[in-house]
Amino acid sequence: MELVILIVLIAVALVGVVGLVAGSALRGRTRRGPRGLGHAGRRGGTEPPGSVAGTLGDAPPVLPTGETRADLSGPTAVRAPAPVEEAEPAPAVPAPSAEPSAEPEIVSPRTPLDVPAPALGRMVRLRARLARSQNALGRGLLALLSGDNLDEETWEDVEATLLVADVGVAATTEMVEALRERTRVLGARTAADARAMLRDELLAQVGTAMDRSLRTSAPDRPAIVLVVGVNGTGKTTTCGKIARLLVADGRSVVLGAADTFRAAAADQLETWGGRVGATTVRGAEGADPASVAFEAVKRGIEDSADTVLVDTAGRLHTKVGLMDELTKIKRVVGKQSPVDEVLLVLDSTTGQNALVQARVFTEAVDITGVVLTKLDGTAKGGIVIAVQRELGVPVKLIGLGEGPDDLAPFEPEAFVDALVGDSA
Ligand SMILES: Nc1nc2c(ncn2[C@@H]2O[C@H](COP(=O)(O)OP(=O)(O)OP(=O)(O)O)[C@@H](O)[C@H]2O)c(=O)[nH]1
Repeated sequence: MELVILIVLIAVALVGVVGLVAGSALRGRTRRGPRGLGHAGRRGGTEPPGSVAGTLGDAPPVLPTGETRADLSGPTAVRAPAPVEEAEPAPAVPAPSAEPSAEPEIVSPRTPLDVPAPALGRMVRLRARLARSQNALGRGLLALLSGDNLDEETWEDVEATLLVADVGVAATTEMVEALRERTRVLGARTAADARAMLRDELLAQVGTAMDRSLRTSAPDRPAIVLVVGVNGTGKTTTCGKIARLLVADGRSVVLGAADTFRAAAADQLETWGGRVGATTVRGAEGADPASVAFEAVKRGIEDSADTVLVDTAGRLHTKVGLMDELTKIKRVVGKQSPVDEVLLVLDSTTGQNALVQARVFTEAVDITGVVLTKLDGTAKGGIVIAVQRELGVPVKLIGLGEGPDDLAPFEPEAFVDALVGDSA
């Protein structure tokens, strides 16, 4: 009897052990099952088993609420995160690539680069625009000079027309005297005579002998061009337009955004550069303009660029401040390379104000050329004559609009023809 009881007890114990083992095996299978599904679900079930993405998939799936399944599955499931989980949180959105990338960010290329029209091709269009905007001066003078009766009153009107066009007092006096003398000698005048006479005198004042070429190339190094001027005159725009002209001519350009006073100026310059493929060197807002200029020149030398164009701030806070800033830029740049060209940008619509600015800037830095912007919006083309007299440096470029190619080399004959109209 005792033997029977012993056998029954052993049998019960065996059944219990077998039951425990089987139960534990079953629990283990069900726990692994959902993890695999969750992973496959996150990745869309596309990864082959054993792929790199498959190992990353050990992270708990992310729910739309931002919670993970592990968060919801009770204390036991959360507290032992897999090492990969800590290193790399699971993406909420399926990654497009199975491979986690350690490569630097690749910025996709901009829209295709602009290919600006060569300078020559655009001159005809710009001349027409110049002629339109300057007609008040030319037509007014021609009407007066080709009239039958050139009396004192008419001469006063000629004088007033020249002054209103910002030719300046000294140049106006000279011109009126010369015109009076010629009409006295010539006697009878036709409209064609008047035009020819006016053309000659204007051309004499504008000057045909000055070297108006831009110094944008230098042997064995990049040419360095500083662009200075008061804010709002069109400095940054002019830098961009010059870059386009140069690129159209097959040159490589580096732009230096040394106008660190206004962050948008650097953005603006970068946009201009980006469109034609010129590199832009910029600093943080408020950075030292001289250091940005230095870096731009350094980059230009490293890249064997043809030209480095440096846009400066030129706030007229104080004359001393302006001088300090510009002389520092020139000095710092000069440690690496001579400065080949210093272009002063003046807004032709500001008339006498432009002359005041011109004076201040010439005291701060040696200007080698003038860019007169916004000649499209004014009949005050006489400022060309006044500025050249004031500074003794040539106008080299003129701005004739806001468009990217609305900058033209200044050609005295074309300019005067636009003023007086074609003789044909
Ligand atoms: N009509 C016309 N507008 C121009 C011309 N050149 C520049 N502008 C405009 O003048 C405005 C000022 O130009 P910017 O190049 O920003 O002037 P800036 O001197 O660099 O000014 P800051 O960056 O503030 O120092 C812009 O709206 C230009 O589009 C031009 O020849 N004709």
